[in-house]
Formats: sequence, structure tokens, C-alpha cells
Amino acid sequence: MLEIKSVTCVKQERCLFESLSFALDAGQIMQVEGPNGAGKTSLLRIIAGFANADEGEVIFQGHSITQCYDDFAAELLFIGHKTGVNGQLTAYENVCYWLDVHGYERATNIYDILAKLGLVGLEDVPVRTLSAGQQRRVALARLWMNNAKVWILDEPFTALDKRGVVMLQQQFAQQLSRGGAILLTTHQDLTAHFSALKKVVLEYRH
Ligand SMILES: Nc1ncnc2c1ncn2[C@@H]1O[C@H](COP(=O)(O)OP(=O)(O)OP(=O)(O)O)[C@@H](O)[C@H]1O
Repeated sequence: MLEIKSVTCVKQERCLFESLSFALDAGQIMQVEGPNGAGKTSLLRIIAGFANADEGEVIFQGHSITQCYDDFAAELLFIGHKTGVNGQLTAYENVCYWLDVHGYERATNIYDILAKLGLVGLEDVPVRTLSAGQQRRVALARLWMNNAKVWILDEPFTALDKRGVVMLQQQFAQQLSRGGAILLTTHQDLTAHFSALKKVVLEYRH
């Protein structure tokens, strides 16, 4: 589904990674690992098409994403390490805004999904008044209301408590079982939960 071909990234005259190649198929989950500053976020941003690689290309369903970006974007859900929620809006409004911007139908069960995410009674207060973990849950609600083929997630477990971690892992399993793919960074050990977990390990290069 997704092929990373000989991708190189240089930042501030430091080569973060060079000629990196790997593939991610339908139903697969891949974890990008490495120390702080190794280039994990930079790699995810290149694959999502938000930044250009210094060399190499990203192929989605046989075509370079530079040539089929609209098709790729329609099948991509990216959640960065910042939550990306608007603190002035409520959880409900954030979700509606996100659905509208991406052209998804407003699901009738938005409140049910927010409840499932442990946000009962908090749906209609400004998100800035929520805790870090609750704000993360609002951001992650998108994973319960889309059918994008590719999820790219930068540190999605940040600030989640143990129940939140389990719930998110269960949602990952759903995505994989319907033939979706997941590429993520996390410091969680996912090996025990996803036996077929693939890994890309970035070293810190000086
Ligand atoms: N826009 C930018 N301009 C200049 N340098 C950048 C930019 N973005 C990232 N860098 C540099 O690239 C390096 C890798 O950053 P990146 O955020 O990709 O690392 P990371 O592996 O995700 O780190 P962490 O685990 O701390 O999140 C860092 O040294 C950073 O300073």
C-alpha cells in the first residue's frame, strides 16, 4: 500500500537518515523507533507529504504521492504529537469541525463515541479546560469515525492512562482487521499486543 524508497533527510546540516526504504501493506502496523532527535517525526512528516525528502520518494498504491497527493490525502489520517485540537472549542465542536473539514458525514453517534472515550459530561466544555489525557482523547476520537486506509500517528499514547492505552490498542486492531495500515512512533512496547508488528529503527546520527 505504502512504499518508502531510498528516502534521505538532512536537517541543519545533519543527515537524520539516508536511503531509507521499507514498505507497509494493508493490515500491517509499523513502529518507528529511535532516541530523541533521531528523526522519527521528520520521517512521518515526509511520508505524510507535509515535508519534502532530500532524496527518494513515497509511493502510495503504485504512484508517487507527489503525483497523486489528493488520492493519498483522502486515504490518510495523520495525528501529530501535538493534539491539534482547538482549545476554545468543545470536544463535540472539535469533532464536528474535523468531520466537516475532511468531508465526512457528521456521525449521529458523536456523543456515544466521546462517551466511549471517557468524556461523559465533558463534551460541551472548552477543550482547554480538560486534562492533557482528556485532550488527547478528544484528538484520538477521529480514529473512531473515519475509514482512512493509512493512519500515521506521532506519539498517540502520550498522556493516556492505562485504560486509554488499552482502548487505543483495541482501535488499532480494528483498523488492521479492516485492512487498514498504521505507521506510528511510540515509546510503548507494542510487541506483545501485535505479533506481526514491523519496526523501523532510526539511530541518532551525528
Ligand atoms: N523544521 C526544522 N528545522 C530545522 N531542524 C529541524 C526541523 N524539524 C526538526 N529538526 C531537527 O531534526 C532533528 C530530528 O527531529 P525530529 O523531531 O524528527 O526527531 P524525533 O526523533 O521525532 O525526536 P523526539 O523523540 O524528541 O520527538 C532534530 O535535531 C531537530 O532539531
